[in-house]
Amino acid sequence: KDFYTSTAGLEDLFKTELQLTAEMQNYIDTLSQHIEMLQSEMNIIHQEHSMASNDLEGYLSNPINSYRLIKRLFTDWPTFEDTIAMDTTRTDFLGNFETLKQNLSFPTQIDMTGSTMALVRLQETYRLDVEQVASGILNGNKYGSGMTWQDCYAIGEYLYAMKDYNHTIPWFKQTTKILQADAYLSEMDGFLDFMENLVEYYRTMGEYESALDLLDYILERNPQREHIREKRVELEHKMKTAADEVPLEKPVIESEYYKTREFKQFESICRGDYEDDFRPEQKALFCKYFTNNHPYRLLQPYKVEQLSLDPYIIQVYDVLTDEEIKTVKSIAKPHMERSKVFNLETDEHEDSETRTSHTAWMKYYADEVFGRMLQHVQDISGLDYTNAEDMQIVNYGLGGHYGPHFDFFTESSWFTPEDGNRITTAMFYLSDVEEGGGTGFTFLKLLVKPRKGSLLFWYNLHASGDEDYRSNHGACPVLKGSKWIANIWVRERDQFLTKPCDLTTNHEVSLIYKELF
Ligand SMILES: O=C(O)CCC(=O)C(=O)O
Ligand SMILES: [Fe+2]
Repeated sequence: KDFYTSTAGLEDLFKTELQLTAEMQNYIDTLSQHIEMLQSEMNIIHQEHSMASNDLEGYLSNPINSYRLIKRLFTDWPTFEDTIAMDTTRTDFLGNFETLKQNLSFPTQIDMTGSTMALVRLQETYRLDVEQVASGILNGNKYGSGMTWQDCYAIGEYLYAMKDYNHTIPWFKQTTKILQADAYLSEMDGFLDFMENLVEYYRTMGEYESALDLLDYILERNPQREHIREKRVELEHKMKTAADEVPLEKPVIESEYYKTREFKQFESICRGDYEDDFRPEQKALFCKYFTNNHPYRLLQPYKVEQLSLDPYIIQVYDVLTDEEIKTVKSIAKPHMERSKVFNLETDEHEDSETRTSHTAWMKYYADEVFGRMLQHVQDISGLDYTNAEDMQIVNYGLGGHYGPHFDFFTESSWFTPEDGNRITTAMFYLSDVEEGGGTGFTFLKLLVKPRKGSLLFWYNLHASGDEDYRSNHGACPVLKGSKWIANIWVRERDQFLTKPCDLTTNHEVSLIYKELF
């Protein structure tokens, strides 16, 4: 099990740390008592010594004093030493920790790697400034405490190992910055050696200017380091010749992940780059109260906002109450597992960094609230949801996201002709998200904001039943907050009465998007 991909998982880890700190506090308290006791013993001896130091001979001429000196050395000191040697507190507490740990959750290397990638993803998608992130600031708001130099260095090292040099450099720079600003740390023995080590990294990455700056800094701090002077000359030479020969080219390798045009377009939508753009078709869009001719909706019509007419996308507000959402989450929580993505090459469902979240599939009879949700979707869409797929509940954790994709199956072998493909997606937002975490439609330049209790509904297929490639969409990384959604998919074939397919093929409009990538 991994923890970083869901907020529920992270809560487990938080509990772990709570228990560990409680036990550690016990240990510290016991140690403090122990130390206090030793200190008071020592204080008594110190007092004795200061009395003696005025007139040692006189002091020792007092038989009581000499007796006590002997007694101290003969019996007290061995006792002091014994307490150190036995230090039962230590072994006891190590044992306690062992027992505690057996029942607690601990993150693994997967969590470490995944959470680093999540941070980098946030940094990339939202163009965050490393210095701000490191000081605990997200989009101009300060959340909690900042990162230590070790945190920044660990991220840098990890990215370096991935050869993602573009992202490595700012984290290393931040590491240096924190260290240099810390009077205590920058006076430590290994400090300049550590800086030298960073110089080597910079050189390898072709980040010569930073390497040079750092060498100067080291020399300023310690002019005695002859080899640094040599290194500096060597580096300057290298920079010159490199500049003379070919334009200085950094061996920067962009990681696979960020490469595709689709992804770049998606990220730009997540950042809100198009939010102020006016889409011409917006003129035709409405907000309306909608009953779909259901008698019991006359009193409480749905609040529908049209987001796009072709393809058809609407957001319906206040469909679920907070109480209902609470029920859904609590029932789904124990069933949540890492979300999978189908890998064409291995023919298997696998964990993937393009989809970091936890998922549970729920039956509609699991609770009446699930049935009600299905009924809402049916009433709003007018489609037949009798054979809908099980409901999928999703929770996104740290930087959680789902890269751009289609909800319809792109291979006809993945669904039976009796079922048909996924004609629509009905997605309930089960939470607000403080920052980020929108649903982005890659080609429509549309970013939908999660609103707790609302339903986002759209068509994945043309009226002809052909795939509508304009429906490409994804979940933007959650920058702050926790995101929960519930998906209901229904297939094409059940709709032959409610929505018979259009015999005219009209999928040409969307085919261009298929060829784009
Ligand atoms: O979470 C979102 O906003 C989108 C999720 C999604 O596209 C999916 O689960 O298929
Ligand atoms: Fe989707």
